[in-house]
Amino acid sequence: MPEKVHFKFGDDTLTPSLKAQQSTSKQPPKPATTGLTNGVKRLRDGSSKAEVSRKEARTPKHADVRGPVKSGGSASNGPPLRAISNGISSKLMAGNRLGIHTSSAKSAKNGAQNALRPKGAGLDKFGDGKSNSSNLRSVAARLEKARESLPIWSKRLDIRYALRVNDILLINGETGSGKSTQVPQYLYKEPWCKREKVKVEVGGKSEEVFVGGMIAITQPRRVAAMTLAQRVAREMGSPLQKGATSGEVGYSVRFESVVPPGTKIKFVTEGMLLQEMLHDPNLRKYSAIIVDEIHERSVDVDLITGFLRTLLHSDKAGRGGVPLKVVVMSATLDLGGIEAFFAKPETIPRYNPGHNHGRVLLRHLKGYELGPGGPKDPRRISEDSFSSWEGFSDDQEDTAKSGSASASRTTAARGADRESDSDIEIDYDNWEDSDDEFEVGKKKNGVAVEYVKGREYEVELFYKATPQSDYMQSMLEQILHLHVQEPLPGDILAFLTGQDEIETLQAELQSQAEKLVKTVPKMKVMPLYGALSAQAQQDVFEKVKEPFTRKIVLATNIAETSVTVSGVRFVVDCGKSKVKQYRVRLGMESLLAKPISRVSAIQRMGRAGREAKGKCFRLYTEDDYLNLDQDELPEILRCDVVEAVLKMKARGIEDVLAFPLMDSPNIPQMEKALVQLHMMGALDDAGKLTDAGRKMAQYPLPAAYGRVLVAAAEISSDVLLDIIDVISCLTTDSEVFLQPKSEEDQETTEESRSDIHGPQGIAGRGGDIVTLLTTMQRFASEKTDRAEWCRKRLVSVRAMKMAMQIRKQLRQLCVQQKLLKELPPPDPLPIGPVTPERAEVLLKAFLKAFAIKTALLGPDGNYVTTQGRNAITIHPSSSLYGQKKFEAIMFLDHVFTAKSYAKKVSPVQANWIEEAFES
Ligand SMILES: Nc1ncnc2c1ncn2[C@@H]1O[C@H](COP(=O)(O)OP(=O)(O)OP(=O)(O)O)[C@@H](O)[C@H]1O
Repeated sequence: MPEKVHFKFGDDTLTPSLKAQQSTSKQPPKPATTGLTNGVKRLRDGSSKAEVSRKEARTPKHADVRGPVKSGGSASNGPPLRAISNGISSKLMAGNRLGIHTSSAKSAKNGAQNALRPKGAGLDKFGDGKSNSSNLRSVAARLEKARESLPIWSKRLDIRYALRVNDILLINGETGSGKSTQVPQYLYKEPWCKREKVKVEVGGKSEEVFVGGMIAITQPRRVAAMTLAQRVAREMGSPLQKGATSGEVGYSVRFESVVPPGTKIKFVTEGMLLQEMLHDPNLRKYSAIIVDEIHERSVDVDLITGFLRTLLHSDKAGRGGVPLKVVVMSATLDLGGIEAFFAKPETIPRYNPGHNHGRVLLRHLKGYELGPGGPKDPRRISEDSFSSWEGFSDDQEDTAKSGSASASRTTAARGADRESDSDIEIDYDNWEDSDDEFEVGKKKNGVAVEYVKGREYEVELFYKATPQSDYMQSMLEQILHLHVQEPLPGDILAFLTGQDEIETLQAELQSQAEKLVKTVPKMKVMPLYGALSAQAQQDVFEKVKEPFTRKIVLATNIAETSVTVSGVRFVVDCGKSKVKQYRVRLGMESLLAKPISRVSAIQRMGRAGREAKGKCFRLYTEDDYLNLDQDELPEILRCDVVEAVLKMKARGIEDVLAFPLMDSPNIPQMEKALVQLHMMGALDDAGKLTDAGRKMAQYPLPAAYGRVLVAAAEISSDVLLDIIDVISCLTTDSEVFLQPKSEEDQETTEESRSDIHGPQGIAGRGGDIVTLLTTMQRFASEKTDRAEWCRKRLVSVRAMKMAMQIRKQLRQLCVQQKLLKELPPPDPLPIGPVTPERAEVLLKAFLKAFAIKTALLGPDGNYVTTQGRNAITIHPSSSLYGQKKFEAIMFLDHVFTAKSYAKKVSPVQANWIEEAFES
């Protein structure tokens, strides 16, 4: 069971100033953007392509500054990795040569914890505190030059033009070429990006509604949405603060929405947009949706593209006929499959429903192997990015060969031969009158494609000479080597697999930092992972203020795409990440550390060289890299699809098996999800969404938790409030209970947690569910020092703070949904121990959704799952670990490491499970 709350409700509404901008009549989109007079391409705003070219001539050409990516080190860059790997340990011990004292090695635990502590509440969105308009303008003016030097700058006319004559544009541009920050800025003033009043049919009646005026740009993660919004706001000289009375840029992520009146560009997480789509299937607020970093292929992005495709190919009656523009972008995905997906029916390339992944992959491999330098030539990685520039689907090639012009081929060739483009003469002044000219760039299949070649700064690439058995040790050595050898400025961004590894390495590095001699810069080690507070994440993106100090960021793949971490010039990539995987046989999801894909490796490399030349150190061999999978299996093919199916149903998709997905899970998996939703009462016997199902889909929760809420509401409001408390703790990003480090700590912790576990121990034998309930109740009632209360019990303050936010949100939603009559009185509320009777009621409510996640005690004293009959062991993190055995257990989570573990475990009775299955 994923523990994430995916979305936030109560998004911004249309704002007064936007209303003021509305035009009363619907303007049909102007077909022609540009024209050529005397060989000069001219935009309708009057700027000519020649002017742009002159400007470009003054700007350094990216091709001139870009150099080949090297696979080995050079003397001037310090010894190559192969040398480091052999010699660094002894060099570290030698101390003096690398500038490290070898005498004291104090634990850096305290330092690590300090670094994790959030600093103060409010975010200064501009870092430098500048927020008045003249300061904002001067910041924007300062950034103008940087914007003009981005590779994508020379493509801005093509991008605007492509979208004036087509509704869909795919952009493949290298990491750092400027896609995420620039494309929305090129588009928000386009004539089609206006708020319009139109007539639509609602329930047989004609109604006037507003459509358009804003561009949404999706990001896979909140940190990217927030930092990009801040960057774009700076570039546009627009304020981005809570309470700002106007602004052109906003963002909307879980628990935080900053969308000032007048917002034209809104960065959103994929989950947020999907939730908006449930309420507003026609996306009336928007003129365009930009789907960024599509290569990550989360379930949410796959659903979004499916809904967008349906909307694009519909008559748009729900938008009063106003087209929605869609831009899809990535640095590391061949866009052929996506072009096929969005292409108008009956055009080329043809969409093969639900089967794009393998096809795209095949084309990549082909492009790579046939490249000029061959598969081993590392320049292929930088110069051509990941895309096969000449790559087309087999369909298209066939078509081209058979004489029917392939529009994609034209566009791609145009992208690659950008400069020769300017020779085409088109009479712009007479553009609209000329049907022939109008056809230029207008794609028969409706999908325009642009390729942005080049990145601004070179990234040198280094591989290990031999495979590394211990990546943590390798990483430590590599970071220390870089820190000691490379002059400032130049921060380091290292990619690890997860929070535990990050905290371990952080402690190690901080311990080493104490041994550094004075001539070596100080180290500022900063973690970056999803469960960190927003403020702690934000701090990582700020420039280091301390003098003579190097920032070392230890990150999960949260920093892999979209983000620019200021100051970073060196990337160290361990080559692994933790991936959620659905194990069909077990019917459960597990989080496994696995080798990354080539796409991820390229994205990680792309985090260096964004502000200056950079270097990327891969802690694996070049052969290992070449043996990596080209890209990751889309999440929808490896995860439980229950939520996805529920979202489709809630959006009115009757036949989910026929819903247009780029890649469809296999039929048995979809059917299993349907059966599961039926068992939960979300679907009736005819497969239609029930009332309970509709409510479940409205909650920003995994479907099963939504079901538990609905079940609790049927019992009483008191039970519902208890269940909200538990679910709030279950859906934080990090664990509520921290693990004792030693046996001694274990004993002390047991003692200090006695109030949580209650007089009968383990929260009245209610297991983890009741333990979480008492934890939340006691935390919320704590009047003096909540942080101290947590510290004593080894409870995570960060997790509890987030749980309190979720609790507030869920309570409000329950009132909105009429599951609760009113909000309960503020804390502290009177609390008492949870009685066994109360525990039974709560556990039975959970069984409504989790009966399939139960296990019975076998005669040999081991638990065996009721579904699939697999052996399962209680995980050490559970309060039931090492306790007496019960006849049956229910578990909310599951992890597969050395063996199959049940997490979040509670004792239940076998007959309760039977009842739950029968009900
Ligand atoms: N927060 C920031 N601070 C400083 N510079 C930034 C920031 N965000 C972007 N930039 C600059 O703008 C450039 C383009 O960034 P942008 O995110 O638009 O590129 P991109 O093509 O979308 O890259 P990617 O595919 O890696 O997301 C970066 O290389 C960097 O130089």
